Amino acid sequence: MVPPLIELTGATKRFPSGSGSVHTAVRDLTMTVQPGEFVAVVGPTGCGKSTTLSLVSGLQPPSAGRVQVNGEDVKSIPDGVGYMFQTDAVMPWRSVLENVASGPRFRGVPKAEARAQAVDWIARVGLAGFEKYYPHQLSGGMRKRVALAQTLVTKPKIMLMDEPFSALDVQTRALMQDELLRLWSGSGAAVIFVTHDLDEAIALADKVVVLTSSPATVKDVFEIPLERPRKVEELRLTEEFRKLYADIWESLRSEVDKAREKGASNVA
Ligand SMILES: Nc1ncnc2c1ncn2[C@@H]1O[C@H](COP(=O)(O)OP(=O)(O)OP(=O)(O)O)[C@@H](O)[C@H]1O
Repeated sequence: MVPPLIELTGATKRFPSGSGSVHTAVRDLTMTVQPGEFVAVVGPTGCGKSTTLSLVSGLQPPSAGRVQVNGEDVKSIPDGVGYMFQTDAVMPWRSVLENVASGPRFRGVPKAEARAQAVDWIARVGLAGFEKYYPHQLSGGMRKRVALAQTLVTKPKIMLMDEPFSALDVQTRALMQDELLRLWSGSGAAVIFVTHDLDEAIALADKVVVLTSSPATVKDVFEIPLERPRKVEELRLTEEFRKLYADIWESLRSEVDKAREKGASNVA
């Protein structure tokens, strides 16, 4: 069996809270991601999804347990990791071309080569002709395409995606989900994709990890045996999809209810 590319074993993350006490954001979390696997992580609001990603990215060290990438403990940002967040990491003062070329440039690729790679990826995400545009001249969906090109141009082995499409309207979002699947399918990259949206998780992933309400730990892991290539909007209408949705929602719903109850008692 292929060893996992990413492995969290009993990972726990505690933060000092304002009152001098300690807040546990992630508790005893164990999960694996294989090379090239697309894993979606769902859980109630505020349960610890982003914190889980920050453990894998090396932005936060675990307070207990183990986080490994490529069989080694994560001590700093591992090589070959690309990120995409809800808010764009697109630099407003740089053109599309400069934005996409900046990753390779930062990694020491000579200027002409970095620009050639950027031109290639700008075309692959469907933005050929927009190289000289600035982010404010683009729609939200186009900016997401720039962000995708920015991430993919560095040929990451791991893509960490934190609700990257949640700010988009429904139609643009479906388009971007298809685009992501198309581009990912040739990349061989492993993906951890955090989302609130169970539809999105099932449509994209090989495996959906359901986290508990705060502090997050793994409640269930569901395999998604839907064929690829997938067209997300057509897929959603299939019986197989609805059945998976019903099963996973059954697991997620009680955690969402618990989170709501806790939220209500915090407000009360
Ligand atoms: N750097 C930090 N310092 C202190 N507390 C933090 C820090 N980062 C996260 N937390 C706390 O950890 C908990 C989990 O936060 P996290 O952002 O991981 O949840 P989430 O599931 O991604 O949230 P959402 O669903 O709103 O995106 C929250 O209570 C949050 O306030």
